[in-house]
Amino acid sequence: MSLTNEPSFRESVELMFNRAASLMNLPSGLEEKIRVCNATYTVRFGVRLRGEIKTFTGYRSVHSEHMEPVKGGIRYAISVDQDEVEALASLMTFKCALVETPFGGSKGGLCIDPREYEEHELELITRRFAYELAKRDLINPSQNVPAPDMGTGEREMAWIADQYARMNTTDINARACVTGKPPHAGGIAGRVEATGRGVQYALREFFRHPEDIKLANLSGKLKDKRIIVQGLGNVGYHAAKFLSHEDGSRIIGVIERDGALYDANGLDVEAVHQWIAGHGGVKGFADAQFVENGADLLEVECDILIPAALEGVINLTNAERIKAPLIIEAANGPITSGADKVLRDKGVVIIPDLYANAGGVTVSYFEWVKNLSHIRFGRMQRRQEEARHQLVVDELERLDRYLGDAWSMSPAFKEKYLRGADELELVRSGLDDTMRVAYQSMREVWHSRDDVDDLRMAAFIVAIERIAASYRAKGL
Ligand SMILES: NC(=O)c1ccc[n+]([C@@H]2O[C@H](COP(=O)([O-])OP(=O)(O)OC[C@H]3O[C@@H](n4cnc5c(N)ncnc54)[C@H](O)[C@@H]3O)[C@@H](O)[C@H]2O)c1
Repeated sequence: MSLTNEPSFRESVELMFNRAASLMNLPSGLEEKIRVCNATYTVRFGVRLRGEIKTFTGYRSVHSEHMEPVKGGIRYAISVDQDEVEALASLMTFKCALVETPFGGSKGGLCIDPREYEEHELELITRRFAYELAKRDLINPSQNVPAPDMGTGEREMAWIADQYARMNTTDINARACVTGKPPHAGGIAGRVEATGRGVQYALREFFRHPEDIKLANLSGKLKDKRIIVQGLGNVGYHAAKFLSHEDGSRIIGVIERDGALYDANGLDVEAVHQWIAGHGGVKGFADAQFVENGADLLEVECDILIPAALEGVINLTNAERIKAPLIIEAANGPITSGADKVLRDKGVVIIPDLYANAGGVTVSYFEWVKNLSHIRFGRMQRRQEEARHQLVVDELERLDRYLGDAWSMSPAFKEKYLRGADELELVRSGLDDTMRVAYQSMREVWHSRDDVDDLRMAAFIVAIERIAASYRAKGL
C-alpha cells in the first residue's frame, strides 16, 4: 500500500530496520542477510464454487530461517499482496527474536474478502490453500508453522491442521503444524485472547516505570486513562475489554470499517462488540455518538491510542494532527516510517508492534511446545505446584485451628491453593513474564544509549543483535 507517495509497507519496515542497523556495528554482508526476505511463494489455485471455478491468489513468505521452524500468521484480506506479506514476515523475524521464541519469521496471506463467502466455501478454499502450502513444506511442524491473523481464527486453523494431518497420516507431530487451534483440536487455553492480553500486559509494564510515563507526558496509572481503539476484532476487542474491565481504563472511542463511536464517559466494550457481531459494523449503536468518517477519531484527544486494524493508518496525511501522547501498535505497521518521524519529533511515545503484539506468537509457542510434548500443558508443573500448595494448606489449617472464629479461612481461597495452577493460569503468567522481560530489554537500550531515543529502535537493536548472534553461531 502506498499512501501519499510514501514508501510501501515493506519499504517502510526496511527503513526502520536501516535506521537501527546504522546504530549498530554489523558487517555489511550480515546486515544485508538479516534485512532481505529469503523467499516468497505465490500460489494461484482454483476452487469450484457456485457452479464455476474461481481462482484465488495466496502467498507464503519466509523472511529469515536463522531459526526453524519459521512462524507467522495467515491473513485473509483483499489488501494482501507480496509487499504486504513480506513486510509482515520480516516483522515476525524481529518480533520472535525480541520475545525469545525460537522461530524465524514468516507470513502468509490470501487475497480474499472472507465476508463474501459461506462457511462451507471458506472451508474448501482454506483446505485447498493449506494443501498447496503443505505439499511444499510451507506448512510443517518442523519447518513452517502458521497461526491466525486478520480475517482468520480458530476455525481456519482447525481446517489447516486437519488438512495437514490427512496429508501426513504417519506424522505423530501433525498437530504442531499450526497454532491458534481451538482447544478441542490441540489448541491451548488463552490463545484467542493472547495478542490483546499481551497489549494489556505491555501497557501495565509501561505504567510500572514512572520515568517512561513522564516521557509520554502522562502521569498516574492505567486507571481512568482515556483510550481510543481502531479495529474491534480479535486483538482490539480483547485489549479494550481487559483494559476497561480489569484496569479501569475508559475506552472513549472505537473506530471500525463503517465509522466510529465516541463517548467521553467510556463505551461499554462488550455491548459494542455484540452490536458489531450482529450488524456487521458500529453504525446504529444507540449509546454513543456516531462519527461517519471513522479515521477522524484517530486525531481526537485521548491518553492512549491503540491502532489494532490495518497497516499505514497513521501516515503523513494525519500524523501531525495526532494528539495521543502514547500510541501502542497492536496492529502490525500501523505507523508509516514518515509518520513515525513526525510523531517522534512531536514527543509522542510509541510502543512498537514488534513488542506490543507479540503476545500472539508467545502463546503460539506454548501451544507448539504442548503439541510436540504430547502432554497436557502444565501437567508437570502442576504436580510441583500441588506439593508446594499442600504445605501452604497445612500451614493455613494449623492457623485456622489456633485462631478459630477469630480468623476463618475462605473456602474459595483454599480451593484455589489446592487446585494448583491450571493451563490458563500458566499461559497467562508465562505471557506476562515474557512481556515484562522483553520490555525491560528494550528499555535498557532506550535509556542507556544516547543515540537511541525511541522504543522502536531499541526493539530492533535487541532483536537484530540476537539474530546476528544466531547467524554467527551457524557459521555464516
Ligand atoms: N490475531 C493475532 O493473534 C495477531 C497477532 C499479532 C498481530 N496481529 C495484528 O493485529 C491486527 C488486527 O488483527 P486481528 O487478528 O485482530 O484481525 P481481525 O480480523 O480479528 O480484526 C480486525 C478488525 O479491524 C477492523 N477493520 C478492518 N479494516 C478497518 C478499517 N479500515 N478501519 C477500522 N477498522 C477496520 C475489522 O472490521 C475488524 O474488526 C493486524 O495488523 C494483525 O496483523 C494479530
